[in-house]
Amino acid sequence: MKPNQSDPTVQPVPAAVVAAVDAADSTLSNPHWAVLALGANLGNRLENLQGALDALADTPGLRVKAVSPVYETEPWGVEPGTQPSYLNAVALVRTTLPPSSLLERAQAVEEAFLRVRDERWGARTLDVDIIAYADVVSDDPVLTLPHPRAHQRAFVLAPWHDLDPEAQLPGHGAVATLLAAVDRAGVTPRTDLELRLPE
Ligand SMILES: Nc1ncnc2c1ncn2[C@@H]1O[C@H](COP(=O)(O)OP(=O)(O)OP(=O)(O)O)[C@@H](O)[C@H]1O
Ligand SMILES: Nc1nc2c(c(=O)[nH]1)N=C(CO)CN2
Repeated sequence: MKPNQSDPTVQPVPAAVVAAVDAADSTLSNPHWAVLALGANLGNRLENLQGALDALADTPGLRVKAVSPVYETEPWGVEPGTQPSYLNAVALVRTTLPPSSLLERAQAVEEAFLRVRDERWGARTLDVDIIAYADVVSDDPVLTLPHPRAHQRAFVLAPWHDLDPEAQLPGHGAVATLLAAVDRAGVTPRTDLELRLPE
């Protein structure tokens, strides 16, 4: 049964009104930049990173605009020698998704790669972190923006700097300056590996 047939007071909304409301909705018409960090240290690491990019690019309202070189990196935050090394990269995306939906999508992509969450900084098939979303600053623990440890991490700053030497991390300043201040030991370009920008 069509609702308008049973209730004559409910009028169909004219297409022009729908268009006007959509045009006023900045989430539909106003995409934002976001910076995503990708990491993997289990399984076929390069395939996992490429799969993540492809899955992100399949998301309505999200375009992957640029992908960094790939780095081989020593695990950060754990005892040396206790985990395999990571492949890391950074992607720049344009999205109409709000930050919370972008996080949901990033986590769904992680799950699709059978990411197991057991210990903090544990080894993983795939990690997708939101490093920055436009100039949003938030200390919400569910989604902290910028990512609370990005400014300390050469495995994020080095590939991001390759992609955009002028980049700024909101609240922390130039990525170039931050990169100069962190220890880059154990963060090595893998010029033999490449990630494809999804079509
Ligand atoms: N900017 C962010 N990007 C991704 N997750 C975030 C962010 N800020 C807060 N979180 C929260 O952190 C939780 C743990 O994320 P995750 O398991 O990926 O951490 P981790 O990768 O092991 O460590 P780290 O946060 O140091 O990178 C997520 O469930 C998410 O709610
Ligand atoms: N080298 C490296 N170390 C890490 C990484 C990562 O992506 N690369 N991710 C972590 C949790 O996000 C913890 N440690």
